[in-house]
Order: sequence, then structure tokens, then C-alpha cells
Amino acid sequence: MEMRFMPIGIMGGTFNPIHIGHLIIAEYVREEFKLDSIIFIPNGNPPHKSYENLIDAKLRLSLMEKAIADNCFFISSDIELRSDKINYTIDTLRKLKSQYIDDELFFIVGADTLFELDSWKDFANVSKLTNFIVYKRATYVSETIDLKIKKLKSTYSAKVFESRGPFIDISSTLIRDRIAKGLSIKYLVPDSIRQDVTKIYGGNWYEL
Ligand SMILES: Nc1ncnc2c1ncn2[C@@H]1O[C@H](COP(=O)(O)OP(=O)(O)OP(=O)(O)O)[C@@H](O)[C@H]1O
Ligand SMILES: O=C(O)c1ccc[n+]([C@@H]2O[C@H](COP(=O)([O-])O)[C@@H](O)[C@H]2O)c1
Repeated sequence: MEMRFMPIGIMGGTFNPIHIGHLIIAEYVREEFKLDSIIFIPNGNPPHKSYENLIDAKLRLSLMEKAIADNCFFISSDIELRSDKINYTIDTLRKLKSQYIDDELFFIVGADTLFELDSWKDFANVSKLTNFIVYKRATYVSETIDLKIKKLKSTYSAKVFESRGPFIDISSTLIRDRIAKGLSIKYLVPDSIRQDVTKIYGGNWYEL
């Protein structure tokens, strides 16, 4: 029997809330790197981020599930919601590796996350368990991105690839800020979750 090792993408994030940037990036990278599927993993208790407006992890998960429902290549995972402790990627990857034993993992990160990678818990071992795909993000110039990738490769033998996808200047911060100002988030999140996102993040009737 022929063995087939699958390249699997991982889109880890706080998703507070998920937006079309996450979806466009995942779909672009899936095709670009010929990934079999992309697992979306919301972080229950994010290690680095301190938020004024971090909504409940189960709500972030359910918005994410609704947002990815129409893409058969996208899979949702609650692996980081099963404990109240801070979630570190090293633990998640070890669990995923026991499930996807022979498959190759590709952790998708935006350029902002690239610059934090070596501060992740046990990054030396993280980089043995997964490849990385970096997606450019406004304010991060490509020369600096290239230098950082070079450094991660030489220091940790990390396997880091760069996506050629287009800049997408959308963030969860933008969504939260616009809702706070009573502005529209139409087209910034999938239509299937727009009303829920507006309500959950304290928006008014205007978006309903
Ligand atoms: N527009 C984007 N371009 C490139 N990468 C992105 C973009 N939006 C999110 N990402 C990446 O997706 C991953 C998860 O992002 P996250 O859920 O923190 O969203 P965010 O938009 O960065 O949130 P916030 O504005 O609250 O910081 C991170 O690696 C982040 O860099
Ligand atoms: O493991 C760590 O130390 C660690 C520190 C910061 C972030 N991460 C992961 O990086 C991914 C993107 O994080 P964020 O904060 O940009 O949403 C998400 O999957 C986080 O769990 C992981």
C-alpha cells in the first residue's frame, strides 16, 4: 500500500474575532503550498496578549466555526480550549503530532508573529515539530522579514517559508475599534457571523 504523508496547515490565533484576513490568508496559503487542509486553533488563554476586550474562548471558537463552515478544507479544533491553563504552542504541537504522526505541519503566522517566534516557550523544540509559513503584514518590510527568517534558520535550523500572498490590512483590532465607534464591519468578517460579532463585541442595532 502506498503511504501518503500529508502537509497540514495550522492557523493558530486569538481570533478576537476571526476576520476575513485570517480566511483569505489560510485559503491563499493552502493553494500556494498545496496543503491538504488547514486546522484553525483558537487560543483559550493566549500567552502574550493582554486585552481589554478578550471575549470568552467558547464564543471565539463558535464564531470561528461558523466563519469557516463553507470551506471543506478548513477544520476547527478546540484543542487549546480543553484546559484553563495558559496555552503554549509546544504542547499543542506535541498533541497534534501524536494524531498526525507522519504528516508534516506548517504553522501559518503573520509577520508580526514572526518577530515573536523565538520568545515562544521552548521554541527550539517547537521548530523541530513544525515548519512555518510567514504571511506579510503591513508595517513589516520584506528586508527585515528576510533577515529574521535567516536568523531563525541559522539559530534553530527552523524551516520557514514565505508566502507571496497580497497584503491584507485587516486585524481583529480594526474590527473591535470599528464596532466601538458604531461603524460598519460589513465585508470585514463573513456575513454569516457579522450580526453575532457586532452584538458580542458590544455594537449597537445599526449592524443588525
Ligand atoms: N491581515 C493579516 N495579515 C497577515 N497575518 C495576519 C493578519 N491577520 C492576522 N494575521 C496572523 O494570524 C494569526 C492570528 O492572528 P490574531 O488572531 O491575533 O489576529 P490579529 O488580527 O492579529 O488580532 P489583533 O488585532 O487582536 O492583534 C497571527 O499569526 C497573525 O499575525
Ligand atoms: O507558545 C507560545 O509561547 C506562544 C506565544 C505567543 C503566541 N503563540 C501562538 O501564536 C499564534 C498567534 O498568536 P496571536 O497572539 O497573534 O493570536 C497562536 O496560535 C498562539 O497560541 C504561542
